Amino acid sequence: MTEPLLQVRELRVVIDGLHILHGVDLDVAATGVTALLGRNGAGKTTTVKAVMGLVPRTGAVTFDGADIAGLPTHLVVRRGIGYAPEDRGIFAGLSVAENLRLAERDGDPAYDLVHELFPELKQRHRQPAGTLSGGQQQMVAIARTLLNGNRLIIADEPTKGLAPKIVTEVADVLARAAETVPVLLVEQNLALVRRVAGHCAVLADGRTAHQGDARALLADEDAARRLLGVGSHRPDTHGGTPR
Ligand SMILES: Nc1ncnc2c1ncn2[C@@H]1O[C@H](COP(=O)(O)OP(=O)(O)OP(=O)(O)O)[C@@H](O)[C@H]1O
Repeated sequence: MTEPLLQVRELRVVIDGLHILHGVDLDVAATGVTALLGRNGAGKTTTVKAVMGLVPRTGAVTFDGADIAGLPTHLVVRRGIGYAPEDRGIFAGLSVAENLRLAERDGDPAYDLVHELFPELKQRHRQPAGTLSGGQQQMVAIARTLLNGNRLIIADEPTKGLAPKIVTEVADVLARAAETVPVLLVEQNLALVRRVAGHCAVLADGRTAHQGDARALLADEDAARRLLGVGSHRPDTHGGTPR
């Protein structure tokens, strides 16, 4: 990997006396999709929340060469990191256009980019977001992070709870977004990871267990089983305990 855009070293998180992260290292590539993998409870969501300053953390976090480890969330956001959380955070009763408008952060939102990547959102701008498919809702969640000139998008399990056909739609959404802005993707759907990710990091018990090329890892049956708890040959295999 050339110089990573986001570099995390020895990240530790303690919440209510519980040690949740014990030393996470993570390099996020400056282009394309980097996947953050690991079984249920490995610490993936906590890692991205720690990067965003949403939980107390120690360790080093460098974004585009600048130290952001001590910054409060609003300043991390202002540096240009957009976060699409696990539940998508869509306002179901508001239209697509209203959901996007609420995400505008400055005077020059990038609607041209959003509509170029996701023309469907323009066509459906009046539709209540709650009536969209899971894949279209994910499109709205990602579009919101693209509106504000972000330099990195973090998407936390965008395919969670979605049907296999919709997972394919989401893969397409992520691939399209990553052509413009690098993406850190927390994901358990290994078929999706194989399709879109370049670099990957695997967490186990709050630590980094592996970093490297995502496809090489998934092609290595023994390593995939050891690190992710699954064989990787089945196209729709999920890493981690089945939900
Ligand atoms: N606020 C909290 N208080 C107590 N324990 C927590 C808290 N947040 C996370 N944990 C615990 O820390 C561990 C890591 O959780 P985290 O959500 O980061 O894992 P994950 O890899 O994202 O898992 P999943 O794939 O299930 O979303 C889990 O055992 C979880 O129960």
